[in-house]
Order: sequence, then structure tokens, then C-alpha cells
Amino acid sequence: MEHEKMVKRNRQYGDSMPDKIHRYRGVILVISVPVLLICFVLFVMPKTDSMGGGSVNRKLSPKFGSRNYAVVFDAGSSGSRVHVFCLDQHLDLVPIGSDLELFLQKKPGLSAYPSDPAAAANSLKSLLEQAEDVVPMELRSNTPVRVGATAGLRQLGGNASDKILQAVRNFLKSKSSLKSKASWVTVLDGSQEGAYQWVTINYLLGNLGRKYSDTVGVVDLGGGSVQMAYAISESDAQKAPKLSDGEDTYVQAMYLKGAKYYLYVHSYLHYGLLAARAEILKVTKESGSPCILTGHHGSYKYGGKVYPASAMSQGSSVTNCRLVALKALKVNESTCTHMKCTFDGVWNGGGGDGQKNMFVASFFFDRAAEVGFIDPNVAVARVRPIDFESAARRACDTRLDDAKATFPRVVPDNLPYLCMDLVYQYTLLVDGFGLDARQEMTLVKKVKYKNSLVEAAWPLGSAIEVASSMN
Ligand SMILES: O=c1[nH]cnc2c1ncn2[C@@H]1O[C@H](COP(=O)(O)OP(=O)(O)O)[C@@H](O)[C@H]1O
Ligand SMILES: [Ca+2]
Repeated sequence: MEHEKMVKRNRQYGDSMPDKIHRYRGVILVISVPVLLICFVLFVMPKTDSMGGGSVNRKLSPKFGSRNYAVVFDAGSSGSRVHVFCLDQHLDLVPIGSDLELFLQKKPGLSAYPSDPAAAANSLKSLLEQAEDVVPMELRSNTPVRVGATAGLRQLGGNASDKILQAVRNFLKSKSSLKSKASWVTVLDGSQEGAYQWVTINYLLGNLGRKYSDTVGVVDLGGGSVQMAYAISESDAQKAPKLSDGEDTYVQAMYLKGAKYYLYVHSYLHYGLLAARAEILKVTKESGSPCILTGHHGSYKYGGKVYPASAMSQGSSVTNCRLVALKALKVNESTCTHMKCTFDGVWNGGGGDGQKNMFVASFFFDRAAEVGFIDPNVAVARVRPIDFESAARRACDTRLDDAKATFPRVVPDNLPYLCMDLVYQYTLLVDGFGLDARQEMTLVKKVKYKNSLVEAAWPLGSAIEVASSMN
């Protein structure tokens, strides 16, 4: 017995290594699994990070709620503006402070410095500084700053325009903490400008992703040019006239929020409100204009040229001013080689459901608010083209001396042209774009989005298009 015990004890304490491993294989397994797992975590994860940490984080970041800021300068013909937006990965606007965008403006625009490119660029300084201030410091070097110049630089053209753009590029490179690229400072072509305006408004209304007949059309009356854009069916898009070299194409295909749209867009250079004054004054030359308020004798400066701008002895008249505006628009004079034209020989896009609701912006809103047929404090107002005609009648029947008291919101420099501006606006809508004089439309300054008001202007559409093409 004693011997047997001894043998057992010996076996217990005196086994060989393979025997021990065999006997404790369960314990070894239980301990080694977590140890191996810890080693894997410590060893493999840091390796992935150090090999491509930056790009991995960037690729993953949208899933964790990434936010991208975008700074867009609208270098308009009558002023420069800056918009700062912050978009999340779903292309939703994220608040910046208490608003959904930072929007600032100043006058004059870049084209007011045709022979001093450096001064033109420097005129953006205060806007740039305030835009940078709202972008978090750590995101600035990755936040793109874009500059889109519109009709002012388009009209200036060639060398002068190129020099201003180059000065703006140098200015951003040396003065900005944001990410800039030469190709991001451009003169927008009119079709882009019109398409972006359409994207802005339909985005803010929540229409993107829906069928084209649920979208609204837009008209944007700037100082130098006017754009119209609306969505058309694929079959109408195929009927678009083929253009000769150098002309902007009428139809653009755009993919937005999972939907494909065919946008009819046209921009009319020289037919913005301030440019059109020059076109209207050119019709009557020295003989006096039926569009100038009775009692005014002066001249009108636009685009570096001076035009005689005096009332006729019999004073201003809606009827006679309309005839001159029709001539300036070349409604019936130019040959229409397409199925149906708006004015100046331009195809009208064929109309259709994308044009049933029109959102009409910029100077249409401003003049309506100034003469008082819409409340200047609202963001949108429903009106009809004939409202512009009625306002024109009142303005054309007012002598310059009485105009200040009758239209207290109109700035003095614009008073002599009030009859002309309102007649032009009515004529453009009805005879130019072919809208029914009694058709309701929406004048728009801002659109409500998530309980905030956002500017109804092309820069947001351009930021959305850039962001959606990166997704
Ligand atoms: O961001 C904006 N929100 C609302 N209106 C704007 C905005 N930017 C420009 N506008 C309007 O556009 C008109 C000026 O046109 P602009 O100077 O842009 O000429 P352009 O488009 O022909 O270059 C003004 O009536 C101004 O109130
Ligand atoms: Ca504009």
C-alpha cells in the first residue's frame, strides 16, 4: 500500500513535459485564447493606423457624422457676397451659430475695379475674414473656398476679367487660411448659374429626389444677366435644338439625391435689370425716354459707358415705355429658328410641368418690396405679373419731385428709373418668358429650411452639387 502511494505521488510530481501539457491542455486553452486576442488587438490595430491612419479616418469619418464646411463667394455684378455652409453626410445643412448659413454682402462688385485687379481682390478682405471666423480652426485648411463671378466679369471680358481672377487667386493664396485652388476661382457660365439657382430653391423646398413635375422653375434677375431654369421630361430634352459652336447648351443633365433631372437653362447677358436700362436707353438715344420719370434730366452709367437718360417733354408713360422695352428685348424682331422662342432668338424650353410653379428672385423681389406691393420683411410672397404692371402705372404717373414721398423705400439713385424698371420686369415676364399676366408666381428672397431662413441664391446649389459629386 505504502509502495503504491509512493508510486502515485511519484507519478504526480515527476511527470515528463509532454505528459504535463497533455494533462493541463484545458487550462492552457482557456488562458491562451484571451492572451492571443489581446496580442492581436495590440499588434494589428496600431499597425493599420500607422500605415494609413489619416486616410482610414477620413474614409470612416462620414459614418461618424462628418461635417464639411464650404465657403462660396458670389462675385455679382452689383456686389460681392460670401456664404458659409456646413453640410453633413446626408447633404443636410447643419447650423452655424444660430443660423443655417453665414451670409454677408458688400458693394460694389469686382467689376467696379476694371483697371485695378489688386483693389478688386482686396475688396473681398472683410468678407473673407468674417467667413474664416465661423469655420472651426482645425477645419480651415481643409475647407474649400470658391469664387464664382457672374455677369459683371462676363461683360468685362478678356484681359481685365482674367487679371481680376488672377489677383483673387493670389489674394486667397496669401491671405486665406482656407483651402484654395486656382480652378476654384472662375467666371461661372450663365447655364451653371441658372442651374445652381434651381438646385438651391428645390433643395430648400425639399423637392430634390422627387419626379421632375414636382419641382419648381426659377427666374433670377440679377444686375447684369437674367436666368431661367426648369426641369423638363427626358423626351422634351431630346427635342432641344442643337446649337452652333460657342453657344451654351440648353439642357443639362443633373443627378441629385438619387434622381436624374434634365434642366432647361438659359442665361441672357445684358438683360439683368441694370444692364437692361442701358439697352432701353440705347433704343431712344438722345431723343428722351418715355421710361424716365417726368422732370429728370441726366445720364446713366453702366459698364464703363454713359447713356443719355432724360424724360421726354410729354413725360413718362407705361404704354410708350413698354414699346421701347419690347424693342430692347428684341421680342418680335429677332428670327426664331427654334420651335418657340422667349426673346432674342432663344428657345423657350417647351414649357411643361417643371414650369407650372415659378420662383422668381433677386431684383423682382427687391423692386416689389421697395414700391410696396409686397411686405419687405417677408421671405416669400405670391404675386402675378400684372402686379408689376399696376406698380409701373403708378410709378410712370409720378413726377420725379413727388417720387420720394410716394415711394419712400426706393433709394434716390433709382427713382428716375422706377417706371423703366417695373415696365421692364412686366415685359420680361409676359412678353419675354411668355408667362400669363395673371399666373400666380412666388417672389422669393429666402426659403425656410428646418425653421431657419436661407438665402435663395446660387451659391448653396453650387455647394450641394460639389458635395453630392463627392459622395
Ligand atoms: O444671396 C442673395 N440673396 C438674395 N438676393 C440676392 C442674393 N445675392 C444677390 N441677390 C440679389 O441679386 C441682385 C443683384 O444681382 P447681382 O449683383 O448678383 O447681378 P448678376 O447676378 O447679374 O451678376 C439684387 O437684387 C440682390 O438683392
Ligand atoms: Ca446674382
